[in-house]
Formats: sequence, C-alpha cells, structure tokens
Amino acid sequence: MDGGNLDSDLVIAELLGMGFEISQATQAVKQVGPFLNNAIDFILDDCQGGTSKGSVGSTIATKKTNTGKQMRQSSIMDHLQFARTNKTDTSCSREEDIGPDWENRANTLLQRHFGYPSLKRFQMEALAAWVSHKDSLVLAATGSGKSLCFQIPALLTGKVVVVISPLISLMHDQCLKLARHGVSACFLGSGQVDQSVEHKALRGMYEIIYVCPETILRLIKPLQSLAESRGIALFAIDEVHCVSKWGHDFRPSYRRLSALRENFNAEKLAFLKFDIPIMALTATATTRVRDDILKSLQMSKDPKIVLTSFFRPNLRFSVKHSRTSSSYSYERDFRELIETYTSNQKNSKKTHLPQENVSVGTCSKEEKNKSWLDGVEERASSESDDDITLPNKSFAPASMQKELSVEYLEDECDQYLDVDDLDVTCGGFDGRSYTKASIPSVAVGKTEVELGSTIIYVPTRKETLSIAKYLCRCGVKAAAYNAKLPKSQLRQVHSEFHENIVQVVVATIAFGMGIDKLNVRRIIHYGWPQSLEAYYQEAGRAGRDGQLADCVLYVNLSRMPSLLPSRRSEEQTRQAYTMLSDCFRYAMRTSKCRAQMLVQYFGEDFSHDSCHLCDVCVKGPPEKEDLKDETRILMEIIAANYETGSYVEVSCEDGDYNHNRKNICMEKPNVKTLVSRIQELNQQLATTDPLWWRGLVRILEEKGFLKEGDDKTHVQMKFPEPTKLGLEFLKTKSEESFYVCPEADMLLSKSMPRSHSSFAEWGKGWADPEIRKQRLARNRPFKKPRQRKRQKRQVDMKTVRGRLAAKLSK
Ligand SMILES: Nc1ncnc2c1ncn2[C@@H]1O[C@H](COP(=O)(O)OP(=O)(O)OP(=O)(O)O)[C@@H](O)[C@H]1O
Ligand SMILES: [Mg+2]
Repeated sequence: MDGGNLDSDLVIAELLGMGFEISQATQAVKQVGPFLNNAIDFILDDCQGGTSKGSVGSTIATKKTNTGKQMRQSSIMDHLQFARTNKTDTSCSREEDIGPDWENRANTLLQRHFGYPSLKRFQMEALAAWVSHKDSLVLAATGSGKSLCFQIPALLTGKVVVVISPLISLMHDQCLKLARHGVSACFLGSGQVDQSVEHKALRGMYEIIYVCPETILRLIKPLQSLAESRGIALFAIDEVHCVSKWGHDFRPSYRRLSALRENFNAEKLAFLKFDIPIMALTATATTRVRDDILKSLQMSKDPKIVLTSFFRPNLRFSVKHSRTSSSYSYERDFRELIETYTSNQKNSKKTHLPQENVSVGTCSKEEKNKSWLDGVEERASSESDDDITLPNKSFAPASMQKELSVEYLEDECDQYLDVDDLDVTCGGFDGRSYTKASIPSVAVGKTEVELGSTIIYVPTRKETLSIAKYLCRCGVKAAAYNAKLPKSQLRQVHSEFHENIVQVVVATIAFGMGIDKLNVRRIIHYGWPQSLEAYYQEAGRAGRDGQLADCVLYVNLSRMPSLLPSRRSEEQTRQAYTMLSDCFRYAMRTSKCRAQMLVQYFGEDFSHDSCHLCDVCVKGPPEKEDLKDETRILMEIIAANYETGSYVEVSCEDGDYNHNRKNICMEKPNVKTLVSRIQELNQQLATTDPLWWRGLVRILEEKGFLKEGDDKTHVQMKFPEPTKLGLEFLKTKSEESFYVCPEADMLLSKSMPRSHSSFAEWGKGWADPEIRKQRLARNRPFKKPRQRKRQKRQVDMKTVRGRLAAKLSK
C-alpha cells in the first residue's frame, strides 16, 4: 500500500481495516479523493481540531464502564492521537527520558484505557526498569496482570511495542482485547490472513505488534527501520519459559531470540542512544529456568528481576487417588461435579469447603489416616478396566455432535505446541460478560465455591472425548477439546465456554495458555501432569477473579507416572524425568501444605505458615509411625548388597523406550528385588506390599540415608545405595524411635483388605488359604518381576503408544 491512486472503495476498505469508522472513512475520501495517506491525515487533522485528548479518552472510558460488553472496536485515530499528543506533550523522542511524572501518566492511561484505578506494584517495578532502559525478567503469578507491563509503554511513548508470543490464538485474543480498550494492535506471521497487515505494521501503524519467534527473526531488518522511523519502545517476550530446555514448554525458536539483543542495541544502531529494552515475562520458572532465560537471551549485564509471589491464596489444592481409567472411576470421581451442575442449577452454590483449622489429633490414628484414603475402595475392588460405556446422547456444540466418537481419535496426546497449532481464538468474548449465566460471587474464606466453569485436563485426546461424553450423558454441558479436532469446533468450544454455555471443557494441554476467563472455578487434572510447572500454570487458570477455586489432581497413587512419548535428547529425557519426579513427590507428600510445596518449587520462600485451604492443611498430616525396625531391615539389605556388589541377571533393552533390542545384562538389584529379598528373609514381612516399601525408600532418600546407584534419572529411586549417613545409622544400633509420616502410597497399600503390612497382623494370615497362597507366591526368583516389566515395555505395533514410539524413533 503506497497511498497512491486507489479506487475509493479500496481506500475506504483500507481505512476500515485500520479501525476508522465508516462515516469518517467515507467523509475523508469524499473530501480528499481516493488517496490513502491524505485520507488518514484528513481524519486525524479533523479529529485533532475537533476533539481534545481528554474527551477521546473519556469517550472510551465511558463506553467501557457504561456498556461493558458493548464496547466498540477502537478506532486507530484514538491511538494515533495519543501518540501525537504524547510526542508533543512530553517531547518524548526516542533519545529522551519518559519524564519524571511517568508513574502518574501510566496510571491515567491505565484508567482511561482499561478502567483500573492503579497499576500493581510489580507492574510499576517492571515499568521502572523499562523507563531506565534496563532489560527485565518479570516473574509473576498466573493471572496477575503481566500483559499490562508491556502494553503501557506503547501508550506512554507513542512508539511501537513488539511482543513475542508463542501461539497465534494467544496473539489474536490479545489483539481483540486491546482493540476493545482503545489500543491498536495486530499480529504477524503465518496465521495472519491479511497480507497488508505486515506492511502497515512495519510502517508504524499499530502501537503493539504481536509476532511469533519464528517470524521476528525474518523481520529484523524492517524492524530496525521501524525503530528509526516511528521508534520501538520495547521488545516483550511473553511466556518466556519456552526459552528454556529446563522448562515445560520448550520451543527451540525461542532460543534464537538472542538476535534481539544483538540487533537492537545502541552500538549497532547509531540512531539509538540506549539499547531497546527487552522485557521477558512468565508465571512459571524455576531458578534454573530463570538463569537459562537470562543466558539464552543474552540480556544486558544487569537485568532487573521483578519477582512477585507465586502464591495464589484463593486456590484450594488437593490430590485424590483414582485409577482415572474406567467408567467406575468416572462415576465416583465426577459424582460431585455432576451434582454441582445438574441439581438445582439455579441454586448454584454447591461444593462445600472443608472446615478450616480442623484440629489435628482429636481423632484416632485410624480415623485420621482413613481421611487420607479417599478412593482406596477402587484399588481394593475387582473392577476391570472396561471401556467406558459411551453415552448415546451428548451435549456438545452442534457442529461437534455429528462426528465425535472415541474411534475418531487415536489415543495420542497433545505434546508439542507450534505456533500454528491451536489457531483458535477466544476473542470476541469478554471474560466479564456473563451472557448466559448469572454468576454470584463468593469471597474466599466463605464456605462454598460458586458454580462457574470447570476445565478437566487429561493426558490423551481419547480421554477428552470419553469424559466429555460421560458428563454430557449425565446432564452436564461438557465439550471435548484437543488439537486434532477441527478448528471450527475448537473455536466453537472456546466461544461457548467464554459465554458460559459450555460448563465443563475436557481438554488436553492444548486448551488454555493465556486463557483469561475470570470465573473458572475448578481445574481438575485427571491423570499425571508431566511437570509441576505445567500443573501450576494450568491450575492457575482457576480463580482469576480472586474468588475461591478448586484445583484437584486425580492420579493413580499406586503407579509411577511415565513420560508421554515425545522426541527428546538424552539430556532432555533426564530433565523430563526430574520434572515428572517432582510432580510425583508432590502427590505423594501428606505432611506439607500443597501451596507451600508449589511456591517453594519455584524458589520462593513461603512466608505464610500454611494456606489453610489445601487437603493437607484441612485434614492435617496422617499420624506418624515408628518405622525403626522396617528402616533397619531395609537399610541392612541395601547395605549388604552394596558391600558385596551383587548383581542380578535381567533382560534389558538397549537404550531407551524407542529401541527394542533385547539383551541379558547384569544389573544392581532394584527396589522391587530388594523387597522380594526382605520378604524371603523375614517371614513376618512376607506379605508386605512393595508399594509400602516404595514409600519408605522415598522417605529414606529424603532423609539422606539412600542415594540412587544408577546414573540415569528415574521418577523415584530405582537402585538404592546407602549414603554415609545411612551407614552411620546402621552402625549406631540405636534403640531410638524413628517416627515418620507415611506417604500417600504407604497409606494406600495399608488400605488393601488382604494386605498384612504390620508385624502384629502377620500371624493371623496363615490360616486363610488365599493369604497363604499369596505369601508363598512372594518367594519367587529375583529376576522375575524385572523380566515381566521389561517385556511389557517393548514396542508393540498393535498399540497406539507403540506406533507412536516407533514413529518417533525413525
Ligand atoms: N492493575 C490492575 N488492576 C486490576 N486488574 C488488572 C490489573 N492489571 C491486570 N489486571 C487484570 O488481570 C487479568 C489478568 O491479566 P493478564 O492476562 O495480563 O495476566 P497474566 O499475568 O499475563 O496471566 P498468564 O500468566 O495466565 O498469562 C486481566 O483481566 C487484567 O485486565
Ligand atoms: Mg499472560
């Protein structure tokens, strides 16, 4: 577009595309003819002559406050006018400071455009770093308002802000939201269908340009020209944890963003007095990820780290045991959810908050530990993993009803998110405009959670469909969401979710990055997440309005989680196991506040004594047990093996999961083998459950008595070896008690009706033929369990997982 002689209709269309109103566009073309630049000048001059800066701002503000969802699409005039007036007001050319009164001006702009009274402290801190030309890393909780940190600079300076964002859907949504707040924004890249947008953006016609990392690398030169012409105020890198291999959403192209520091510094571009600041933002980064971000982006020497608490005091975390795989599980686990949505919809308050400050120690040990055994009947029952009975009638978006069946999808998971994935927008819907359901609000500290929306995260696509259908059959308005469903259906789910028509979305990880819906009341994870980062980010989509919300993790506590198939280097596999292991330990812990565990995971000192909401805080930890004898026996067996260096013969695969070559090799005895040895040598322990010992091994590892003897990383210690401390413990022969809090798997193992895991109960069992059989069966050769397990892990081309593994190994 060069502003030359174009046909009038085309010029009007261009002007409309920029956000001008139809009356202004037609009037301008009528006055100046079919010349684009002249028409723009005409409108802007007319506007400046006739409207003061304040009145334009107040028009926007009034529209926002008075009409809420009726807000008009902003006109580019609004933004360009701010830009022009700002430039003259403050002489804010790129070489000069923003001015001492920038804080007041930022707050005024915030009120005018977004209707909020003031910026939060961390937002001010991030802006202060930017004002002083510093690079910054902003770490703030999900939903805390990070976007404003990079949006305000565009309004303050009239220069362009370039935002790097990982997904088109995210960019699209943000642009739509900004338009409603009177800020002109566009997104560039493969998802942008309008070819002219890039051209206009690079001529400085938008205040904020969203771009994916792949695209920005192609645009370095034109962006340098833009920096010289209109000026670039800031490069913001949103969801910056994608930079790090140690994070949970690694995107290789993010690593190449070091090109920004290289190409937009004052040394390279003579017209710059200062480097153009880089602001990197995320809600989930461990200390290791942070260091990696700073290094990979080659941020300036002294970047400002803006760190806010990761703690979300309105989120109520809990962990529940479930096999998560059968209709029986669905029935039991979703009963309460179904009741919440179906019974008496008008009376929407349903879920009861467990009593706060339940006093610990007022009930018996059995009663107390029983409260930890939610779901144990499932392990004890002889239910099978039958396929789910599919409903015959389902509620789903109309277009979705015709082709949804479990067979429609393979049992695969959504793993790697590319920029073109999930090109699905939830734009056009204001999180605040509850069109279909009127939602009462309930403050934290009161006893109930309001109805609101629910997201259920599951690992596989197949489960999105089967659970959504199950819920629909039970009368809940549920919909499935995964990356392989047609885009049109996904758009519809987004839109109906935001309009509160769909009550429950059952989704893979494909649903959610950047979802800013205020009234999500429940985030249910149904199956193991792959990391605590992913878990916390997904859980963080709940309660963005500050009201009480539930984050429930349903997992099979008797099984160790496994990595979902993905292409990984050896180093990445090791890291993936470490993250999975942290997640596993989070679920197993019964004695530490969940919120505390989560924020400490991100390197934060938890400054409260507890969250008073999570299952651990409410139930209190289980009664401690003196495990002196069991610990000694276990340590002795491990130490004896360690000293003699004995190995057992196992069949093992060559390499990892993807390879199928079988060898016989000698291996150190693993936990299972050691437990078999204990059972053989100690009749009293013959029927103890390996699950219980697994828990004890973990406890002893945390106490520093055991260490992993293998150089691989496992979800839980596999080949235990004694540490110096462990050997000292054995040497002391002390009679001192060894009290520990049993972990979730230990409690679960004790709940089995035929389990005889205590010394006292041992003698009773022999009279029972079933128990006798069970005990005798324990005396099997060492290598048996290991062999069985290895055989299971061979790639089986009949299963989807096997096919996927074979595909990945090519
Ligand atoms: N100063 C403020 N006062 C009141 N509300 C605010 C303020 N800043 C931001 N918000 C609101 O907080 C909500 C969340 O904002 P935003 O989407 O930027 O969060 P985020 O930190 O980027 O979250 P995520 O990590 O999930 O991407 C938005 O609805 C936003 O309008
Ligand atoms: Mg965000």
